[in-house]
Parts: sequence; C-alpha cells; structure tokens
Amino acid sequence: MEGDEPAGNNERRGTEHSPSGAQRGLRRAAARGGRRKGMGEGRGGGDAMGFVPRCDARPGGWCRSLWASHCHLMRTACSGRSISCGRLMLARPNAGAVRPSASATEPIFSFGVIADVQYADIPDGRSFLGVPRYYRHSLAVLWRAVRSWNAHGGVRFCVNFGDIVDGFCPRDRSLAAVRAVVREFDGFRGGPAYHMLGNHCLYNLPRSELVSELRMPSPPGRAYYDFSPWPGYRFVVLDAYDFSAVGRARGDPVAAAARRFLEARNPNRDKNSPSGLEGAARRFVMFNGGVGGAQLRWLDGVLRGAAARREKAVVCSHLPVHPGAASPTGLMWNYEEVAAVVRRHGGCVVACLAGHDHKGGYAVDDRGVHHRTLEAALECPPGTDAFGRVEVYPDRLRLVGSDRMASTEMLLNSSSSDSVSSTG
Ligand SMILES: Nc1ccn([C@@H]2O[C@H](COP(=O)(O)OP(=O)(O)OC[C@H](O)CO)[C@@H](O)[C@H]2O)c(=O)n1
Repeated sequence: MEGDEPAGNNERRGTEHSPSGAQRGLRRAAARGGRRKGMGEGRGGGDAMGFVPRCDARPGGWCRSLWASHCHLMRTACSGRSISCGRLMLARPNAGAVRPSASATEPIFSFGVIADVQYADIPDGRSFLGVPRYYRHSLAVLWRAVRSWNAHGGVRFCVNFGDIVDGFCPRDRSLAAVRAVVREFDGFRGGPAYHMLGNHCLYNLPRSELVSELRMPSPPGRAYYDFSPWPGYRFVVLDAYDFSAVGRARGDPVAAAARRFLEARNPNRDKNSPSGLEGAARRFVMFNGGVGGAQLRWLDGVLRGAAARREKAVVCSHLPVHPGAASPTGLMWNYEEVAAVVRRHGGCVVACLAGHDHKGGYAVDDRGVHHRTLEAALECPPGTDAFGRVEVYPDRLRLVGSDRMASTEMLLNSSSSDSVSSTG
C-alpha cells in the first residue's frame, strides 16, 4: 500500500513531494545527456579519470548538482558532502551521471527496472562466494524504486527481472514474502508491473503459483509473454527456466532431461558447482536454465511479427544471453540459440535486458543489439540503491540508474532508429 513501510525494515527513506516546475526542469536537465560509453567506467567512484563528482547543495538543502542526478530523482535532503550526497540514498555517486547531450529530446516513454530483489525476512547473509546479501533491505530498495518511478511521472510500466524472493526464505514463509514484494509493486501508479521467473523464485514455490501470484499475462501453463506498451514497441519476457531442473519435481520429464543435459556437461557431483569448467562452459550449473524449443519458436514468431510491423523490440530475461554482458556462470544454458533468434531479427531487437548476474554488465553485439545485465537490489548495503528507469527515445535507450545501478546510454543503429516514428 502506498506509504506503508515494507515489512521488516526500519530504514529511513527520502521524502516524496510533488515536484515543482523548477525542480521538474532540473530533473529533466539531469536526465538529458549522458556518457556516450554508458556504464563500465569507474563504477561508483567517479569516472575513469578519477573524477569524483561534488554536490553543490547546502547541507540539508536540495541537491542541485548535475553530477548526482538521482538526488533530484529521489529529492533527498543533501548533506552537501561529495560522496555522501543524499544521506539516505547514496553511499557513492552514480557512475553514469549525466553530461549534457546534443540530441536531447523528451523520451517517448519510460519504464522502471529492478532486478534480484531476493527478499526474505531473515538476517543478512552472504552468497556462496561470500558477497554480502541484505535480504530485508532489498525491500526498501524496491520501495524507493517505486517512489522514484511515481515521482518521475513518465514511467508507464516497470519490469522486475526475477528472483523476487530468496531461496533461504523459509518455505512456509515464501508465499508471504512474494506477496510482500508484489504489494510494493502495487504501489507503482504509472501502469503494470511485469515479472519473470528466476531460479530463487522456483526454489520454494511452484511455478504455476508464481505465475498466478505475479499476475503474468501469459496463457495457462506458460511463464513467457509479450506486450506492446506503446505503438511501435514490443517487449518480450522470456522464461529462462523453461528447460531447467529447478522448480520441477524429480520425476518431471523436463527436469529429467535437464539433469541429463547437465550430467553431460558438468562432471561435478554438486551440479551447482562450476568447478573445473572453463570459460562459457561454467554456465552449465543447476542454478541456470534455458529456453525450450517451443519457446524459441514462439520468440521467433513474435519477433517476426514485430519486424513486419516495424516495431522495436526489447527482450527481457532473468538470465543474460551475451557473454560480454555477464560472468560465464551467469549465462543462460542456450544463450547462443536465443541470441541467434535475436540476431535473425536484428533490426527489430534493440536491447536484451537481464538480471541474475548481480554485479551487472553491458555489451553491444555485432548487430548493434545492446545487452545490459542489471545490478542486484539484494546486494545494496543499507543506504544504497540499485534500480533505474529506461527512457526510450527514437534513437536511443537511456538507462538512468540509481547509485549502484550504473547509467547506460544505448544508441540505436540507424536501421532500428528508422523503424518507427517517435509517436509510433
Ligand atoms: N559456486 C556455487 C555457486 C552457487 N551455489 C549454490 O547455488 C545456489 C544458487 O546460488 P546463488 O548465488 O544464490 O544464485 P543467484 O541466482 O543469487 O546468483 C547467481 C549468480 O550471481 C550468477 O553469476 C545456492 O544454493 C548456492 O549456494 C553453489 O553451490 N556453488
């Protein structure tokens, strides 16, 4: 419910007001421009040259620095210190903070993005490899994401890239945890929230229950779908665990086939372990999965239709499908097959967005398709954030990230940017 505290989190948050015209102007100015190379430069601590942005606000005043764009977005009273700017939101300035751009116009529409909330009402912990995980705070990150999208006004829908609840959540409390997260998304006033399945969603809950709880607009028995949020644009949401051993009973034929698939590729007794596997072969672990044949054919058909209508398409998946945009252990089992379908409709697909690989990543393939893996909400220490909104322009997508989610400018190649007009 709007204004409610998320369960189990007492962290203070930024205030929300309706923006004045002047502040809206500032936010718009901050939202324009951007670093051409997108993310990957000096993440979180300034740019590649060691530049550390400074906040120009009086302590306690509103931050007006163009180098700390999300201070405007979150409208947080500012400490006036450089890297603690926005005492509730920012431990570090965002790497993709903005510079004026020559081709700035208003976006056609925007959408919110967040990945790997992995909420559980349990004490903080660590990943298998020792990376800290903040299971309760992740819900506060989502809370702030929703307020940010609401405050911005032009955000028409949002996409949650899966792993809504963590596998460590006690089984008998997992449904309540999913509902707590869905309740936060219900606070989003801009439009629908679109969800997808991640491995953690499937550890404790049956997929059919998840599809229903997450209100996926997919036909019965499926967890993949497409939608058109704006004339000339198509979004495809994949089920990356369609072919997987996760979330299926041992006797399930798909699970059995997936186990055989893994057995042939991963010699470890513990199939979650990539130990001894080299390069991209490290993806053959139990916590990953793949897109099955029927879904691949469906994807091909959706993209063929989109191309025929001269739509631009964005493919969303929990698992990344480009080795340059994720660590090998985070990749989809059959990323090449999905990438081949995407490449077949290369002028139509402008971006593939994903979650799962918590540190995030970015690559552009040889057809100019942008692959952006989003940083996880779960790994945000209290007081930090990882969410964003993607502004869609005729010639680019612009991810405006908050804090740990780096901003990324994704220029479309001319065949894509010509495919539809700005009004569809
Ligand atoms: N080397 C490993 C890694 C993981 N496990 C176990 O597998 C399960 C899932 O791992 P987890 O890190 O929680 O999966 P996420 O989806 O959150 O993250 C995926 C990565 O970021 C991909 O790059 C869990 O039970 C781990 O303990 C393992 O046994 N051995």
